[in-house]
Amino acid sequence: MTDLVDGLAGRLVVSCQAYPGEPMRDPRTMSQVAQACVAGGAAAIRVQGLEDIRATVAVIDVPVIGLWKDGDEGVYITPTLRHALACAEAGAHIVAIDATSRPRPDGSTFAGIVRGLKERYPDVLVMADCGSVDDCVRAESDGADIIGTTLGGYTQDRNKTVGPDFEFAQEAIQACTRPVVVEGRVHTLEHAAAVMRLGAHAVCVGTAITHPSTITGWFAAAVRGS
Ligand SMILES: CC(=O)N[C@H](C=O)[C@@H](O)[C@H](O)[C@H](O)COP(=O)(O)O
Repeated sequence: MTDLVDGLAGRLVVSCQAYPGEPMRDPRTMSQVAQACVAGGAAAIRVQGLEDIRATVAVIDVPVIGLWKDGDEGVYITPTLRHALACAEAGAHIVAIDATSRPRPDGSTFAGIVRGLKERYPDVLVMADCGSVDDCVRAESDGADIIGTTLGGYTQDRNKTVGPDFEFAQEAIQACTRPVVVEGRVHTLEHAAAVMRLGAHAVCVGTAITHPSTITGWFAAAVRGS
């Protein structure tokens, strides 16, 4: 399984997610987007929801990072062991889990979820979705295989930067011995290259590749001259 992490070194991960009520929120559609991203060179695909995980695992031959978003505030990315086990059961090779110390709906902890998941699925890896350097350091000692900067700017710990939080990325990379995947508001080719130069293991891009409404909005605003 270390091979799986090694295989992401210096590579692009693409997050394929459509949000509630959006036209592309359909597992088949997301799996097709994932296929297109793999054809373009994505080394792994990150997908949300059990149906999307199943549909995507069935059609691509690169690792799938699965998560289950439940709700939209507090801890909502794979918040409990039940959610994590379901992602693994659906076929995720890596399960992404909120690794903040915020309270979880069932009172559990990140460490407990990692332990429970690895007991049942020893080959499944854990990506720790972190919002601060403290989260990253704690997640490592709690057994995370990959550290993600996913939640930087989405918790109380850090302001939301325009574009990636380079400072967080740099500090996380310095503080961690596990591989750090920089994720969150990587919107341009320059952003992606810059985070790799900081020493990221890989970069994960979502919106700028797979969310056409947002990308269209960027262009529409540019065309309007705003
Ligand atoms: C904070 C949160 O819930 N992030 C989610 C995590 O799975 C997704 O909504 C993001 O799209 C993903 O992290 C990729 O980031 P970006 O779309 O900025 O490239």
